[in-house]
Formats: sequence, C-alpha cells, structure tokens
Amino acid sequence: MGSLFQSDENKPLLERKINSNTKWNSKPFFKWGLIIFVLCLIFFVVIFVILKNVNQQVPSATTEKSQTTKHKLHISSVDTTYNDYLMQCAPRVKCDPNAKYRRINGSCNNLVKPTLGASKTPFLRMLKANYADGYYELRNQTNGSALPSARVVDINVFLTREKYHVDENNVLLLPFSQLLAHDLSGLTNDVPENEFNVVTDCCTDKNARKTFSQCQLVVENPPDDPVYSKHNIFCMGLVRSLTSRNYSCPLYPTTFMNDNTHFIDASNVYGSTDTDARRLRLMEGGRLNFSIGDNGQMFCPYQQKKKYEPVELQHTSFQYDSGDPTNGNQNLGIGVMQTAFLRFHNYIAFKLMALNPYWSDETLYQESRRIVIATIQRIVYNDLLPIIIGEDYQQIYGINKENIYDPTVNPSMALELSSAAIRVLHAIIPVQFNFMNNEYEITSSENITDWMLRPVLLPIKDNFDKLLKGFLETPGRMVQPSYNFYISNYLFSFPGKPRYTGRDLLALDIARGRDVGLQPYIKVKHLCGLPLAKSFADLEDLIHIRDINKLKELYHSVDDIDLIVGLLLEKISDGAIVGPTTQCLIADGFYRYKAGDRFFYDVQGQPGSFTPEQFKIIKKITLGHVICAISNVNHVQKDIFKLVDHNLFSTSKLKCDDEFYLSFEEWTESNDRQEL
Ligand code: HEM
Ligand SMILES: [Ca+2]
Repeated sequence: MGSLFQSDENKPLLERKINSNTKWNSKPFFKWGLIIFVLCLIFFVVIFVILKNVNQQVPSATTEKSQTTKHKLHISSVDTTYNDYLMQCAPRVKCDPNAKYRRINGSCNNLVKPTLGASKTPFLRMLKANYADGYYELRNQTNGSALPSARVVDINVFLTREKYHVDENNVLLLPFSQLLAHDLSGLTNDVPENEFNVVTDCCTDKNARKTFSQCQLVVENPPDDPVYSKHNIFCMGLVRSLTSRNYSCPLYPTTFMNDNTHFIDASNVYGSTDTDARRLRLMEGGRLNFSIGDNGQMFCPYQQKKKYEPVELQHTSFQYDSGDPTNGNQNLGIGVMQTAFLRFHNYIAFKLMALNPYWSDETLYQESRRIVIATIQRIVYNDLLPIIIGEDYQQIYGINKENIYDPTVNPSMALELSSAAIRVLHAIIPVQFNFMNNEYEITSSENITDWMLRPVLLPIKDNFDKLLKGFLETPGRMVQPSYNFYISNYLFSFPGKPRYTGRDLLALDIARGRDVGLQPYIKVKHLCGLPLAKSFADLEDLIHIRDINKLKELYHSVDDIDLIVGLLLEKISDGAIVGPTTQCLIADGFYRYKAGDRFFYDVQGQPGSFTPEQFKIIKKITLGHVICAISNVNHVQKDIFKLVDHNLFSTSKLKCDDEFYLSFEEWTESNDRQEL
C-alpha cells in the first residue's frame, strides 16, 4: 500500500497539489478513496437505471433517431420512416429562402428539409408501428388471438351507458375543431374496385375480403347487436387507408401519407396542391371562386363532376368544392366553416383591394391568405387549446410563447394524434344542429346524421346564418366516454334508406387505430410520462373500476387495449376537457405545428413575418370578427366558444357593428412598400 503512494510524483499536477496542501496520510486517503469510489459506483448505477427507464419510455425508432427534447414534458418522438422517404421517394425541391408566402403544398417551410410538413409526406409516428407481421397485418392480442370486434368494444364499453351531458361550451367548438382537424390531417380510404371499376362493398361482397387487402378492416357486428342484428346487418364494410405504396413509395414498415399539408395553413380552404389551389381561385381581385345561394349570399363553388367518386359521394345532388372537398361536405357544421373562411378570404381581399387598387390578383390573394391563416392559428392557440387541454398545461408546455420557430422541430402530424387523440373530440358531436334566428328562436332542428355528405340545406334562404347562430347559442355535448347514439349507429346512412344502414363512428375510430398500426393505450400513456400499467388493476389511477372490469372481459391483457378506448375512458384533467394522455398528445402536436412552422404568424425576422403594426392588428382578430364579417349574425359573445345566456348576461353579447370592425390600413402599400 505504501509503495502506491510513493509513486505520487507520477500523478497529475492538480491532484498532487491538492495532496501536498493537505496533510493526509495514506490511511485517511485510502478511506476517502473508498468513499469516492462507492459514491461513483452509486452515481453510475443511478445513471444506468435512468437511461434504462428512458429507453423503455421511448422505444427506439426503426430507422431514424429521436428528436431533441425541447421541454421536460415534450415527447422525444420517433420519426420512423422520414429518412427513408427522403432517400427513396422525396421529390427534389428548390426553395427560395426569401419567399414571403408559404407554398400551397407546404414545401420549403423548412429550408434544410424542404419536404417536411408538405402534403403527401409521411405521418409521423411517436412509437413504432404495431402490426402482427411487423409490416401490415392488423395486430393481434398479446396471446395471439384476434382483437375483439371494434363494434363489440363500443357496445359493451361505451354505447350501453350513453347519456347526454351538456357542456358550458357551445356547439361552435365542434365545427371549428373539425375544420382544424382536416386542415392538419388527411388519411385517405383505399377503396377497392373490381375489374369493371365498380367500388366494392367489403361487407356485402362475399369474395371481396379474400381478394382485396383493403377489406381487412371490415368490422363484425355481434349477433345480439342492439341496432344492426334485427336488420340482418352483420358487418361494416370499412376499408384500410392508402399507404405510401399507393404513392409509388414502398416504405417499411407501412407508412401513411398525409394528403393535406401538416401545417395549420387553411389547406382545406386553399388546397394542398397547386392544381387544387388554382382551380379554387377566381383569378380576379385575389378572390376565391364561389357560388351564390338562395338569398344572394356567397358559398363555396360547386364541385365539378368527378369521373370517379367513392360510393358515399354518389348519393348526393351536389357537392361544394374546397381544399378538402370530401371532408368539407361531410356535414352541415364543417360546411358552414368552409363557407365562413371562404367568405372571410374574399372579404379581406376586397378590403385590401380598396386600400391598394393597383395590387395584382396574386398579391391580393397571397396577402389575404396570409391573414386568414394567421386568424385561424390565433383562434386555435388563443381560444381553442385553452379549452381543450387547459391554459395551465399550455403554459407549462411552452406552447404560448411567441416566436418559437425552431427548424429542428418536425411539424408533421402524428398518427397517435390524428387517428386517436384528436378523435376523442368526436364525443362532443351533438345529435342535432339548431337553426336559430337573431331573436334567439329555434326555427328548426336537423339530425346531423341525416345530412351527411349532403350540404344541400346550406344555401337555402337564411339557413347559413341560422346555423351559425344556433352554434353560438346551443350548449355543446360534453366530452364523455361515449359518442352520441346517432353517430354511433347511423353515420353515413343512405338517404331514402333506413338509418340503420349507417355505421358506427366509434367502432370506425377503433378500427382506424388498428389500421394505421397504433400501439396500445398503455404504451402511449407511458410515453407521456404516466405510470406503466402492468395489470388491469394498475389502470385505476385514471380509469373507473367499472370500466376496467368491462375491459377485462373484452381484452386478454392490459397491453391489448386500443389507444382510443383508453383515451376516452381516462378521467378528465383539471382545467381541460380531455384526460392526461390526450392532453399530452395534443400538446405535443400543437407545439410542433407552431415551433416547426417558419411561417407561423408570430415568427419574427422571416421574409413572411408581419410588420410590427400589422402584427398588432392580427392579434386583435377573433372568431367573433370572422362571424360578424361574413354573416348576418348581429351579436356574438366575447368568449366565442362559451355558452352565454343572452337573457342573463346581455352585456356579454357584443354587437357586431360596434365591436368587430376590422381595418387593414396597415396593409396599404405606402406602409408596406418594401415587402410587396
Ligand atoms: C359532426 C362532426 C363530425 C363527424 C360526423 C366526424 C366524422 C368523421 C369521420 C367519418 C372520419 C373518418 C373516419 C375514418 O375513416 O377513419 C373522421 C375523421 C377524423 N375526425 Fe371527425 N367528425 C366530426 C367532427 C370532428 C371533430 C370535432 C374533430 C376534432 C378536432 C374531428 C377529428 C377528426 C380527425 C383528426 C379525423 C382523422 C382525419 C384524417 O386523418 O383523415 N372530427 N371524422
Ligand atoms: Ca394544412
């Protein structure tokens, strides 16, 4: 031992100096050395355990590494096939870094990876795809047996206890959220056709399931189905989604492409391809093309007859055209929103033209578009998200901060979000829409499911205004563990045919999660930093024991529960309208769509940034301004998504004429000459 310390001279200088300054002899030094050694050992063990835990929380990507963590709550997402997509399929894109306006297809937002967030690029995955064959076949339970039928899950867990709890929010929350959903996400059905180009119904066509892989998503209705069995309807002919293979881009594991731009950029108003955008433009005064309704009001243009139409669209007399016509026509609510933002665009274009008579059609179009997009982004982050995930959560997550653009953030939509978490809001779909006049009288009501894919009611008389008024004045349905009875049974029933020819939206959502290969609920919950459930009993922290017991009867293991099923059953978090895992997934997504968007309205120092004076105006625009500008509704509430009884709180109703005047003076050319 002594000899060890005799060779002290060979030690590094610093250490030797310390030793020389202390009067340690070899014995205490040995003692301290041992202590330091033990402390180091403990330190390394702790680090090892932490790292192991982190690895378990975020399973490694198949092809690409995790993104940097931006905040302690942020999910380190995996981006499974984006690099493969870049190498094998991405088109070459040349960007102009000085371009002032975002491109229609979303490319060139990120100047390093120009296709990030563009339309027809892969959805992001937070966790690896979960398929039986690791590739495409729908997942099985952990014991190898098939998952329970999605319809059976709905009937047993949700449908039988369907009650209608009303909310303090109004119905407007629904169509605006839906408009947003289809701005961000566009998964397309892979509709099978036979050799005569006739669309095949995967349920009724006996051979279809053997012939077409698309038909694997058929959902079996149980023999004791409360609605369908007495009419001898034993299945729902759902079809799988288009994959990258349909875009001549064979990626492994199966990759789904977003048909819309991933950004919040009103792509469902303007289109996600240049061809669509051009078709939708009037090419005059910067305005969008439109049609005229009964009373001379402006509506979306009619859709030109397409050669091929999915079966659902064939039974309608006419369809409106828009940036996402399939979803834009889906129900009267989203139809109102599509119309509202088309009108708002044309309203702004008209105002800008009055201020700048010499501006070209292109400049008027792009400037109006830029203001419309900024308006939508502002409503989402200022008014919508605080209701959905809660203001505090939004603050903690860092979503509220201005000017947070970071080119390393991937702005893509995650499948966990689009095919599960956002769809939790399907629970707020009411049964009916009320038509209301400015005297607050309900003049009629229509079942939403009776008018799916049939926007024919919209342009009749003053229906548009009355629907909008009805949205503002009718209490919404609270998020709860069920969808309403109609949407759970009569979705897309054929006009003229009985309602029971329809489908079940909740079963469809469960099936869609399986189609895109989502991991089960507990894995995603754990990814959000919540405890990993190892048994059904462990679910009790967030799910009611009564529901756990039902899940036990349906699923073999806690590890088999479908994501959306768990999300819908979770206790609602304080200050939010959704549970903690949904909150976490939504927060993650909306952090991306902001921090990953170079053209986000509050980003400064970019060619597309608003001038400080323009920015001040943008910050004043609310959904109230939009409604007042584009409709005959004459009063709106300040908290636009809150239900305010006009009898009790007449002062909280603001008069459109007085309160919601919009001026775009800051866009006059003399003020903004360098930028235009
Ligand atoms: C009356 C209102 C609504 C109806 C009838 C409705 C119905 C539907 C249907 C039928 C689908 C396609 C399901 C599939 O094949 O996978 C869908 C998809 C979707 N819905 Fe809704 N929905 C409504 C409102 C909402 C709302 C309020 C939200 C929430 C923000 C929402 C979010 C979504 C999302 C994110 C998708 C997936 C979009 C995609 O990736 O293509 N929906 N909805
Ligand atoms: Ca978009």
